[in-house]
Amino acid sequence: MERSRIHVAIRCRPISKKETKKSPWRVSSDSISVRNPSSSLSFQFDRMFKEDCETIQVYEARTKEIVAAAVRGFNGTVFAYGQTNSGKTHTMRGSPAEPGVIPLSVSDLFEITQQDTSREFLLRMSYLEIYNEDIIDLLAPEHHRKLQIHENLEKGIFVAGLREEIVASPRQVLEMMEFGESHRHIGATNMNVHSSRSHTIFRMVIESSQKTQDDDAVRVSVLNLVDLAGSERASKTGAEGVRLKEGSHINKSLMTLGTVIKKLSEGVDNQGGHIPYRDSKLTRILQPALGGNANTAIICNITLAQNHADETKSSLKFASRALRVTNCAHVNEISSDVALLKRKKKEIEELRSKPKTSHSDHSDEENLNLRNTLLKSELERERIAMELDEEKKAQAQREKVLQEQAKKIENLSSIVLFSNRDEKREQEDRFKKGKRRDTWGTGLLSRDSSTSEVQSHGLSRERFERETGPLLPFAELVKSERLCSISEQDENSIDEDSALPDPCALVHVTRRKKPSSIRQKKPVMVESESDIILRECEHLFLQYETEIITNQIQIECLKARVFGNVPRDESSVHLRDPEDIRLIKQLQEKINMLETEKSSSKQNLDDLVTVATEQNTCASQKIAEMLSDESEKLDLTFFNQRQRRVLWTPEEEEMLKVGVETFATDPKKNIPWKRILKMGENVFHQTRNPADLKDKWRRHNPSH
Ligand SMILES: Nc1ncnc2c1ncn2[C@@H]1O[C@H](COP(=O)(O)OP(=O)(O)OP(=O)(O)O)[C@@H](O)[C@H]1O
Repeated sequence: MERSRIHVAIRCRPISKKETKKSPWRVSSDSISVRNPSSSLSFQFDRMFKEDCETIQVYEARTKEIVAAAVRGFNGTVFAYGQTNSGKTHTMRGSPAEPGVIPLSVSDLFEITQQDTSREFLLRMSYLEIYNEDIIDLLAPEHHRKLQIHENLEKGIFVAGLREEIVASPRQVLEMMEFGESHRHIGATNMNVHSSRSHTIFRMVIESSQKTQDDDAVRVSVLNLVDLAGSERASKTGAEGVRLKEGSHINKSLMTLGTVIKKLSEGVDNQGGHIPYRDSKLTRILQPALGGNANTAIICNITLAQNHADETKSSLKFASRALRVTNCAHVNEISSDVALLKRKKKEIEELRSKPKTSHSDHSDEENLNLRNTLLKSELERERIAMELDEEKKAQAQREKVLQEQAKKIENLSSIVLFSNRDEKREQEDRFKKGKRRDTWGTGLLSRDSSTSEVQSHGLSRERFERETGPLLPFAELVKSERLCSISEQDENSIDEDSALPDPCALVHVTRRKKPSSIRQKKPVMVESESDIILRECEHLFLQYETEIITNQIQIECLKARVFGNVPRDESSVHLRDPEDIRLIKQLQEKINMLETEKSSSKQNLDDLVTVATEQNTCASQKIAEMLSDESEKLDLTFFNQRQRRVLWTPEEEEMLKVGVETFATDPKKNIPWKRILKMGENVFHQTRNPADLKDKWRRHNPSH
């Protein structure tokens, strides 16, 4: 294990003679300070590269060593840091006239591996960019998908589904890199016409194993060459709209990088062991390079121009903190099957053992293509497995929500029943007290009455529709914005229902089923029926939902079975497992059928609710009409009786006795209640009080 400090070099980009004259900075071989004698601002680094230096010098200062160590099995990371237009891309990528750190590293990498005859090597490359905090595969732009970072014991931190290309020559790498470059996000700002709008990570994975010995340990190391986007000030770059958004993402992730470096420079122990690597994709991917298992070098690009003195100062502060960060690099040797080289060794050996023909070059190319195809199919399989895994997790989550909903429905059902019982009791109490009589009438009632009911009960149409409207799924019920805007009166009713499992959901459900103002006048029977229908429908929907979920789970299981552990792409699956595919299709059709049934049931329920509401409305009106008719009629009867006689006949007295008793107990006993009622009503109209009514009756029946 090698304990080493992050190597930090500063590279100054060329500026005009006029700017040089005005520059506030003085530069020596390894330090930079402010010219002003009164200022003590001075920084010391591993190396300082003046404006006239060449990239090869910067490369040889440290990166060359890191590349050589990567071949020996040590991870390595080199990144260019600095404000926009300071020369990062020029340093890392360079130009045909002056190749950058990346082409120089690639060239060295192949040269060193070819010189080492004792080991065999397998090199692969990948190229990604982090644009607005999304990871994009520059070698597979056609996928248009955002990649995710994962971590496991075997592979450590890795970007799942990132295309890796096995490469056999520097030319091949540079071609692939050019391809990736053409998809990179670059835009013009006031400071740089070709400004990088994303961080790019060029990665080489180097696997090697001993050629001769039986030692099957494989060394796997990673070399990251990173071209960061530059920190920028919107006032200077003139960034607006998309550029501004990009700029803010760039600055945010660079700030996280700065924080990580600062915390590491202060010591991990001082941070309670917590370093915020996860705060940005950049720091998460570069985590091993920052205080971990890697040799790391930072090339900090600056400009000595006076008008950028503040930005330069801030870059120098970052670089000087990085100087205090130490890493622990060690050779990465593994004996598990994770190493591609190990898994492919047999295949490579087979290909090698083939007799060399005159077309040896051609067979080498074929060999490489074969390996690449295998690698691609493995990566694709890995990606699909990961996606399935995520889908399974989401499925489990959905199931959990469904179970919670089922519980809620159950609770609600029991509460609705309970509330019905309460209501019946209330009605009976009211009846006992004789405040009013409840009668209910059935029959065909006009649908048009709904409008008048809505108006007569002072309900707005919107609220009426909400309360009597179609059944919403529970997730929507709970989240429904409309619930959040319930009136104060509604809030009170929520309080009343606070003992329920989910007050919001309950308020909605109870309201939808039973509009409060209608409920007061609604006969018990009608209301209970509609409640039962609603409950049954809710249960029916739940059953449908559960069946759909079960089917989906079955599909997932089948998919997992189909893709299995053997690497193969989907097209081969179609060919090999038509039975499974047919089953999946059948299940899919069943799901569609259930969905259709569900929506038609929903429609039926809506219709039922509408009809029930209309019936309630009409029943209320009928009751009101009957009451007024009857009272008029009774008044007349009373008048006639007063005219004809003053005292009750014994028969009438007996009936009155029975009638009053009935009045005080159960209005629905099977007795000639119309007659009793007439007499009872007459007394009632005289006294307007049931207690008085009883007194009066007692006066007529002193023996009782
Ligand atoms: N050392 C150098 N020698 C010659 N030209 C340079 C040097 N450094 C930078 N330049 C030139 O300056 C311009 C800006 O450089 P470059 O694009 O590399 O900056 P950058 O830091 O990558 O900017 P951004 O962060 O906006 O992408 C380019 O035209 C580049 O050729």
